[in-house]
Amino acid sequence: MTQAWTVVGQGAIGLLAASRLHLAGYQVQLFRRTAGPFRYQFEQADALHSIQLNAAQAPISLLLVPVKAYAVLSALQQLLPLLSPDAQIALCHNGMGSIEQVLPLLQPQQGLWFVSTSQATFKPTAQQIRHSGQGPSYLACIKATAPHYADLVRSAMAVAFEPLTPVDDIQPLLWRKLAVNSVINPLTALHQVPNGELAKPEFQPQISALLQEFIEVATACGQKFEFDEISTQVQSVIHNTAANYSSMQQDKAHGRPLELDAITGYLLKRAKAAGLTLPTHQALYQALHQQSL
Ligand SMILES: NC(=O)C1=CN([C@@H]2O[C@H](COP(=O)(O)OP(=O)(O)OC[C@H]3O[C@@H](n4cnc5c(N)ncnc54)[C@H](OP(=O)(O)O)[C@@H]3O)[C@@H](O)[C@H]2O)C=CC1
Ligand SMILES: CC(C)(CO)C(=O)C(=O)O
Repeated sequence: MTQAWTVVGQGAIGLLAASRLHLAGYQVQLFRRTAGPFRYQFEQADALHSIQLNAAQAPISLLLVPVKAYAVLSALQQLLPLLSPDAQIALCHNGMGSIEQVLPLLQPQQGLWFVSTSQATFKPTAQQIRHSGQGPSYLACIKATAPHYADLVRSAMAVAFEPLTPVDDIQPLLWRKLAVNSVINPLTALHQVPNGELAKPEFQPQISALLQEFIEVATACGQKFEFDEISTQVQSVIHNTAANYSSMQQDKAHGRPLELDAITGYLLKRAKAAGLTLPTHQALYQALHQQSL
């Protein structure tokens, strides 16, 4: 445990991971937009911890990038000159498309990993982070390098995102999460409602159409889903998170950029490449774009 983990930003998921690593004895540093150490309170399972993490110093050999999908590429471009030639980089975000953007930027000995998480975490204030709901996380190696690094990354990510399951292929899990996010996030953002509102009868035809179109494009991309099974999963997330506001609803309410291009936009892009049209996703994408003009 001599090498430090560098975590990008001071966001909810990044500080959850950084705090858990720090409390487990790992060296952790933050790559933030502002210089100097960062002090904050971390609340988990009714325990409150005061934590201070130092600013990142190069060379960086273990990097976690838990930023919004639209911020991954620019963060990586800033960090590339600071990375060691055999650095291990773990991406963690909702939506898809970043792996294809990042892979060509890496040196031969640099490794790439992806963490898909359903942990729920939020920041009541800028200096407070609260773990608010347990959910599964999955880790996959996208570009492998030296085996000793694989052990380092797997054991650290198991601490940071516990409970975490290592998987060989992250794609089916990312597509499955995309199905959920491409229904709940844009609809709740457009209508500015909590997730549970989508259980109302008036949303059901649109949800069914979104899922049918999702299955068409997923199938064209080699990912098989049954309508009844994926529909049951989406309805159970709506039910289980009924009182929550989705991340896209909250981003819209606060005037922040949306992860729309990595969710609905990604589906539209893959559909276009496969010669398909997705009229229901397209209409939702346009409606959200128009609202933010
Ligand atoms: N929060 C949650 O409970 C969950 C979130 N997710 C997903 O995880 C990802 C991260 O979410 P979350 O933690 O909520 O996001 P946040 O936006 O809260 O955190 C991202 C942080 O990274 C910072 N950042 C981005 N780019 C840079 C950069 N180039 N240099 C320095 N700092 C940078 C941001 O700073 P700034 O604000 O200044 O841009 C912000 O502090 C998203 O894809 C989200 O959908 C998944 C499951 C649950
Ligand atoms: C599962 C869901 C929709 C929960 O709100 C989510 O992942 C999000 O808000 O981004």
